[in-house]
Amino acid sequence: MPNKARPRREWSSKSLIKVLWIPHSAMRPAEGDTSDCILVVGVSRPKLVAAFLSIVLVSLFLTFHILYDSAVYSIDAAAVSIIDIEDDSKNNIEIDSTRLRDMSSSSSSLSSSLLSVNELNGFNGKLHFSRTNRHLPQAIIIGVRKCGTRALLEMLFLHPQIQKAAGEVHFFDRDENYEKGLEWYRKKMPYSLNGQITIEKSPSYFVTPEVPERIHAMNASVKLLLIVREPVTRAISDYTQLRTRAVTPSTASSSGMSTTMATVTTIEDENLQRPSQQQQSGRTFEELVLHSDGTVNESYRPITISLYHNYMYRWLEVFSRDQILVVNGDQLIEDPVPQLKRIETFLHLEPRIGRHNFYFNHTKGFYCLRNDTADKCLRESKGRRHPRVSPLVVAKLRKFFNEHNQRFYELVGEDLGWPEE
Ligand SMILES: Nc1ncnc2c1ncn2[C@@H]1O[C@H](COP(=O)(O)OS(=O)(=O)O)[C@@H](OP(=O)(O)O)[C@H]1O
Repeated sequence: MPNKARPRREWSSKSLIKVLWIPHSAMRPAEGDTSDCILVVGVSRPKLVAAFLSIVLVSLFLTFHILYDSAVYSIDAAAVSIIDIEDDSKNNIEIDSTRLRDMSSSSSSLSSSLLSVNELNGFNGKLHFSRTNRHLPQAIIIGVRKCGTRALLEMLFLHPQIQKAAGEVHFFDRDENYEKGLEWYRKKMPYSLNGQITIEKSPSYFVTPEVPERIHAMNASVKLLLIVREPVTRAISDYTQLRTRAVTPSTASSSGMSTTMATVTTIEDENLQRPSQQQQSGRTFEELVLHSDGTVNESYRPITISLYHNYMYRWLEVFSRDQILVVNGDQLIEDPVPQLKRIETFLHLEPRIGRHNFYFNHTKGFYCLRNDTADKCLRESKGRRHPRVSPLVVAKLRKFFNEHNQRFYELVGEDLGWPEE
């Protein structure tokens, strides 16, 4: 190294690395034999200043970003807390921490967007979310009314990758809601994490003519769940609800869940329907379903809705068959797990729901739900005692429905095995 390099100042002469200020003019490459040279890395003072400033700027940017992110998440969390409180007043819960904890420990595909367990535990019932948002539903329970739509939704909600909308949204079947646009609909959805599936249920979608096209316009690849029940039992269930409604003033409580974990009651708008004049007059099921000449009264709503094929063909004109899963509502009552396993496969969910999630409640006569923290049963308005219906009328109705059921089986390509008389 040429000794023209005169040091102006030495900062750390005792350390391994020496910092010397050398005039730029003294710097020149070594020539010839370089065996006794030392390596000198020269950085000009302006470059040093530029490097220093860059480091300061990057640090400032990162600090700002972290602060901004935590501020946004806190606002999100506050919003969700407010929503939870509002929904609680309607007795609904959108997200619970157990569900988030479950998810964070289970699904690798979700882990990137999840908050840590510690973050969750750090709150006394208040949730802080990382990367949650409201999404349009990727799956919809489209009906049928009184076939177990609520039970199905609550059971699916046991799955950590499912989020459910509170109540019934009635976006596609009510013009006044549909006119409010998709953004209104999206805001009715719960907060969900990336990788979770949002589901809503509105049983009247199935019977409303405009709905298939409207849902298709929102998402042509949406998955649809149609839960059906033996048509005569469904008609009796419908009648029972309308009759209960007729004798109970409009303040009557609704359906949902009775639970030790949290109240998950939702007002099923269907329950708030004004019963028809016919119904209010307190006539029996037999009187309502049969004309005086003994023929079946097809225009009596509980009968009309049980004619599934009359609605199903419209859905199949718009959606491909493999987008619609027909769930057997009678089997969901008898033994929910096999039906739920079919749905997990249909929705490409990890198999998570099992027998451990249910226990049979002998008082209620139905399965109730169980998760890590609590047990919960559907409310009294689900699983009502049906009136005794004359076996002759039941047999007559079954015979009447037989032909219609065959048409439904043909449309869906499945035989649901409903009794023929
Ligand atoms: N586990 C469990 N607990 C209680 N009830 C259960 C359950 N699984 C299915 N069901 C059946 O759900 C029927 C109500 O159906 P929906 O929820 O679709 O009714 S509604 O259209 O939303 O009003 C309801 O009909 P009814 O028995 O006539 O009350 C139940 O039979």
